[in-house]
Amino acid sequence: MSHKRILSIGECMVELAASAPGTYRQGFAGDTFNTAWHMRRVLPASWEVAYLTCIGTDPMSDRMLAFMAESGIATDAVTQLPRTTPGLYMIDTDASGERSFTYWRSASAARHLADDPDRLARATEGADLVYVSGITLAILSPQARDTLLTILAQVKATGRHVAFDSNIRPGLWETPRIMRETLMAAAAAATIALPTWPDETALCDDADEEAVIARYRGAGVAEVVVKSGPGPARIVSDRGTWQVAPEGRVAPVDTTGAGDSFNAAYLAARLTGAPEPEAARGAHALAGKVICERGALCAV
Ligand SMILES: O=C(O)C(=O)C[C@H](O)[C@H](O)CO
Repeated sequence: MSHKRILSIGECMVELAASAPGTYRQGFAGDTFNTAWHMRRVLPASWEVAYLTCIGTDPMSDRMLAFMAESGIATDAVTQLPRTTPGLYMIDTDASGERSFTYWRSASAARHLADDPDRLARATEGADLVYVSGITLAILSPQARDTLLTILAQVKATGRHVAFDSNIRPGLWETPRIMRETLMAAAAAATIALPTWPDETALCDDADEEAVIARYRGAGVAEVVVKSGPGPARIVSDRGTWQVAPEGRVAPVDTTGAGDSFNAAYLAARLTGAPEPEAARGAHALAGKVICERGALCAV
């Protein structure tokens, strides 16, 4: 199997996941990082999985960088910026395992990840697939958003993949209109979109999953996968239409990272030649394991 490079772009934060009342386990996580981390674990070793972000030069940033490298993720596109620190988020879960987040990320180093167009262009040059999320775009300045969107469009125009999860976080955006316009501009630059129902209703008044698919396909996305928690994933590509339900039901302890790990397994399977429904079955299986553990990553 030939060597390929995957480049995921976004923010990795310090994660605090509640393990008992008042006790938190510290890890490192962030949606695009979670996908890269899980992809690294499921892809052949000959494939490179790289992460592009900015972190600080503080001890926590050093530990984050070491964690990435120990996990087998290529860190050549991680820049350490003096006088900045990483973002932090805390996970709380309810009795059904549904998670909620509190963030301290408004001045995180990652907000500068797309400030330098040359750096972005160099890092994406050799990538067979570039992965970004709505969170990646939400944390950037308007100018940096344009830089990133231009580069994603170039990746698509040169016949390579851009995978995009809108991962909607209304609180990170200036206005609902800016959120909608930016996310649909990212969709137009994508070859594979992995949105989540019903989260998409915060973006557009889509009546159902079919409407979400139609909107992304209308924006020019060839392969659209709509995740729906424990419900069936709906997939439409130029090869067909499928609905794939998870096999069996699990009782989640923490739903953090379900969508990110689904994306990782789905993309890894598709890139290594699996057809869409098989990729979705593997994706459900990995997400099902992740939600049985606390935190976004699950070393299974
Ligand atoms: O919400 C975010 O910005 C995060 O990246 C935190 C979590 O790791 C992520 O949302 C899980 O999908």
